[in-house]
Amino acid sequence: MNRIPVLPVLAGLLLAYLLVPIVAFAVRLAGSGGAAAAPGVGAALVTSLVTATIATVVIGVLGVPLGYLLARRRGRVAAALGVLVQLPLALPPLISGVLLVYLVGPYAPLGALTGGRLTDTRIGIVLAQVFVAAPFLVVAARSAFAAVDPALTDVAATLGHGRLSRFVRVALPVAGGGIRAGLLLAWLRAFGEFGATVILAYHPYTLPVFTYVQFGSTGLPATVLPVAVALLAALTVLVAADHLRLPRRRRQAVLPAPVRPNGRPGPLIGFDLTATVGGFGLAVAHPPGARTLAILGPSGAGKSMTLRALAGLLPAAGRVTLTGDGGPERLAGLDPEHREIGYLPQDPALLPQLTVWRQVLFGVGADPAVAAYWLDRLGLADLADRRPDQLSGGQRRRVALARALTRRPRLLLLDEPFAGLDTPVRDELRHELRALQRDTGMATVLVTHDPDEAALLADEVLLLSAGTVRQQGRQEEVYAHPCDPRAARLLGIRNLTAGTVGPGGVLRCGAAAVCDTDLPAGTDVTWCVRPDQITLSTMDGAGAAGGLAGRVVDVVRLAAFTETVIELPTGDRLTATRTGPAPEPATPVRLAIPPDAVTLWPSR
Ligand SMILES: Nc1ncnc2c1ncn2[C@@H]1O[C@H](COP(=O)(O)OP(=O)(O)OP(=O)(O)O)[C@@H](O)[C@H]1O
Repeated sequence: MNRIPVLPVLAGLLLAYLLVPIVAFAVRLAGSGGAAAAPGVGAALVTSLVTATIATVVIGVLGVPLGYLLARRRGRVAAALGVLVQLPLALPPLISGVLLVYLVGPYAPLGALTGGRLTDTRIGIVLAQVFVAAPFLVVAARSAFAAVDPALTDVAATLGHGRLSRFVRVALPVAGGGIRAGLLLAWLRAFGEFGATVILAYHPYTLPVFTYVQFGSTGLPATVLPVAVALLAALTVLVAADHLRLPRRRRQAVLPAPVRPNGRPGPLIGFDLTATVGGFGLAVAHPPGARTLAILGPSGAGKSMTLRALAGLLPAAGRVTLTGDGGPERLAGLDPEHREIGYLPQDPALLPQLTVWRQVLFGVGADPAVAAYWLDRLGLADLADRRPDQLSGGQRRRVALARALTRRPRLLLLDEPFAGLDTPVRDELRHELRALQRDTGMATVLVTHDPDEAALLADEVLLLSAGTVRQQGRQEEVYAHPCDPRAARLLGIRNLTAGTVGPGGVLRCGAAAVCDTDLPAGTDVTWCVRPDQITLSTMDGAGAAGGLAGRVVDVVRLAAFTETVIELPTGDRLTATRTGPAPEPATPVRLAIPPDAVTLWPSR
């Protein structure tokens, strides 16, 4: 059985309904050998073209900011205004005209004040058109602005752009397509407006009013010419709007000679912040101690929120203190554009319409010679003329890094900068960043899920859990002495095993003693031992006596070493790493664990 192509049929039906009357009219017009003369049609056309264009300019100038604010504001008032602004769409235009008469009619205060010039004039026509057509632009602009990634404006703020500049240079270009569509709709609606106009400004005739008058006085034949003129004008505008695009400048970037920015060692980072977002409370404090800090924590712990609060992108109480050569400086209350803090969100947030070269120059006061230096240093000089959609993920992140560095921030905030990249690119970028930290003394706060990344890129570590600090301090201290099993898990420490202290304070695993403790018998504990501290021996080999008995359940041969997973008689599993050959799966083995390599935490 032949399937009916449902979608084309449905689409075709509507298309036919929309086009058939127009085509039928054109055929009839051609068959009748032309239209009867209609004196005054030219003046009516001019009136419609001029007033619709003025109305569209007014709607654009006022409606684009309104759409922007409605898209960005949250809360009931904004939601209510968003609904109310669409009301003129729902009203019959005649009623809109009556409402306008109450406002600007000759006997209304505004009308009287202007000597009745707001009705039965071109101004009156424009007023009617604006009222009826504005919602088309506002609704389109609001949806276009709502679709702009907030990370773009956030990053622009940290690059020194104030509110107006963020609107003009970020939101407007990104939402440009939707706004253009809204303006076109508004123009067409204004050009075709009849109901409100006929009430508010019957004279001078617009094309719709002229057509109505012709129809009323002489009947259908006298409407042929105005209808033909209206169709032609609307079609011309539609075609022109479809083809008219502002020419894109395609000049190749000419990079100046790179100049290495003068290194200035970054400040020590300290903060004490509290914030609440949507019921989630953040209370995080860190004393100034180092230039590089890594924030680790489970998903939803508040890591990104902490970075945003540091950048000034989130209303937060408390203080941020950067302690440089000139002593401590408090940033609380400063807008993000004045903090000189670079911010790389999880998404690189590149502006889609700008080439790589324009991206790195986007920061306020960006020095082209310094921008050229970072492009060169980060291996991007050959990509200067590409747009973001022509770059790989790793290249996009490099561009975001070069853009932030070109402004010479005092502190760079990086939110999982290498997530989602493949291992070689991630390793390359991590080492690039480490080299930058070393070469420039740059201060960084890095959010990561990866304990190895934190160890590589930070002198201090802060473990965050449910919006509060679980543990913090020098990286080697925290890694060596996690405060509890959850902290240990966050640090990627393996072999966490539950146990109970036996008589004499001895921690046992099954029958075998693991270590002595000074805890009372019966205390439940979690203990762990680093995989590289476990020595394995086969049951029949040397050193087979003593230790814990177990059975190999898996052997993972990695490039540098082998991981052997051993199951103990208790059902617990431990992983041991070694560089030499490893026993095969199912082999019975013994594990020697040095007592002083055991860390344990009594259960609370
Ligand atoms: N705009 C918001 N409205 C309501 N809740 C929010 C908002 N932004 C974040 N949250 C909540 O705040 C908490 C902290 O979010 P945050 O993005 O800081 O987590 P995170 O630690 O960075 O997590 P991940 O590692 O998954 O990125 C989460 O529970 C999140 O759901």
